[in-house]
Amino acid sequence: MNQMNLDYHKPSLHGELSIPGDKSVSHRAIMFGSMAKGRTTVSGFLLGNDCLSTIDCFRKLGVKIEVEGTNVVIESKGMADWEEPKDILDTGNSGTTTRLMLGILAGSKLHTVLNGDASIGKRPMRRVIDPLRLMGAQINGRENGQYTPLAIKGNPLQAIEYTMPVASAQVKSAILLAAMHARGTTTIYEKGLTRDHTERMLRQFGAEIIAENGTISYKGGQDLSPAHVEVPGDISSAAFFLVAGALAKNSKVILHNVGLNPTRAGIITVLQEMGADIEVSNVDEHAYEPRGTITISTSTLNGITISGDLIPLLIDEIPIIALLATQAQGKTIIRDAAELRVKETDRIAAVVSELKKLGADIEATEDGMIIQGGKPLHGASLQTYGDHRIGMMGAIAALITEGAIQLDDSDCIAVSYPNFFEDLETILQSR
Ligand SMILES: O=C(O)C1=C[C@@H](OP(=O)(O)O)[C@@H](O)[C@H](O)C1
Ligand SMILES: C=C(OP(=O)(O)O)C(=O)O
Repeated sequence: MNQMNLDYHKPSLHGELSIPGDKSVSHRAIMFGSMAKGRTTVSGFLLGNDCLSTIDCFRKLGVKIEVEGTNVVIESKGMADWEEPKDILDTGNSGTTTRLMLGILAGSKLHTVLNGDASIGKRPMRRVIDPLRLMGAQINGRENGQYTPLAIKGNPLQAIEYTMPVASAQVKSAILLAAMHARGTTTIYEKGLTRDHTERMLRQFGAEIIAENGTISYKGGQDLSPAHVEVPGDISSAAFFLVAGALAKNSKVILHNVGLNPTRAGIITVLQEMGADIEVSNVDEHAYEPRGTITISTSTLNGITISGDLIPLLIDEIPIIALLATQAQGKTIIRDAAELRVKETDRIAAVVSELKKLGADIEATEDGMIIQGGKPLHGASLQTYGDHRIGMMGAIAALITEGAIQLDDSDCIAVSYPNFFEDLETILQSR
């Protein structure tokens, strides 16, 4: 537990940052590189604790993974030659690792046990295990497989046709990863468009996948070819500095290497609709994951409604968007976001309780929150609930509060952004 006192005296922010690797893409690069026979190389890898948990799991399966700075080399004999691990696979705090590993391991030849930390132990797993069981997977765990620890007995799988009950890229990805080793063609009907990194990476590793208007089809039994993955910067990490740049006085911040995959870019739409001074430039559309530069300056903002199909495109950004909304003129309504209740913590309850401590006018609803903007915020002692995104929301709030903010535990931030405070220092120092 690392307590922090953040006393910034309302600074202005200036400078440029290169945003560290995307967490979702980094996980998948390790997974696909471990499944493909041969040598896969990754650059721009995120050294966040969640992605390190994924590396640790595959090393326990006998895959050779070398990390040097943000470059990773994976040498795999292919999934058929993975070793049965002697110990549990520890997924740490990572929902993505836990759920996607279930899809991969269900179709392996191995007996494995997955377990994570206390937060993982509360997150729902049946959403993944139900469709995997329909494919023939043998997975057991607490409350009939709802919670970790989960034991997986690898088994031959059958393709399914599946209509998703939730808009979740983790569920979709787990099914696709199982579909790779299933007999026949699996078809998934999405509930709403969700991040498509798995689909893009399947193509990057030489597989064929059809994805059109929320229907995804994948034929089992295709071999993967090893590849080189250049991980773009994580727009979910950039989001904290986008909001910082918009809210801090007399500021201009330039963020390079930001992933601009349209299934992740909802925060840009929100900033534009709220009237932010934001510009997207140098877009590399040809990269398999598009990326570019975002410039943001101090902005006058108006409240908006954020709901429906936009929600999955910015689901992890809602805590920091809530802080943004506290400084907009008028009301911001966030709805259709009940998924926030089953993240690292209940993010609706956590955001509302912590922003209230700073003096914000914010109320929780069942599936979102209502924020009456325009109230100045003051310092307070905040709880992170061990949730990286709540921790970073608190740290960015400290840039605009009258008085200091104390964070009870800043260690959790290393889950997705280990250099967060160094990067913040860079734009503070070049004032
Ligand atoms: O597939 C992924 O990499 C992720 C999907 C999202 O979760 P859900 O699929 O539960 O919405 C997101 O919140 C998480 O941070 C990463
Ligand atoms: C929800 C998140 O991640 P995960 O589901 O992988 O724990 C997140 O990074 O905000």
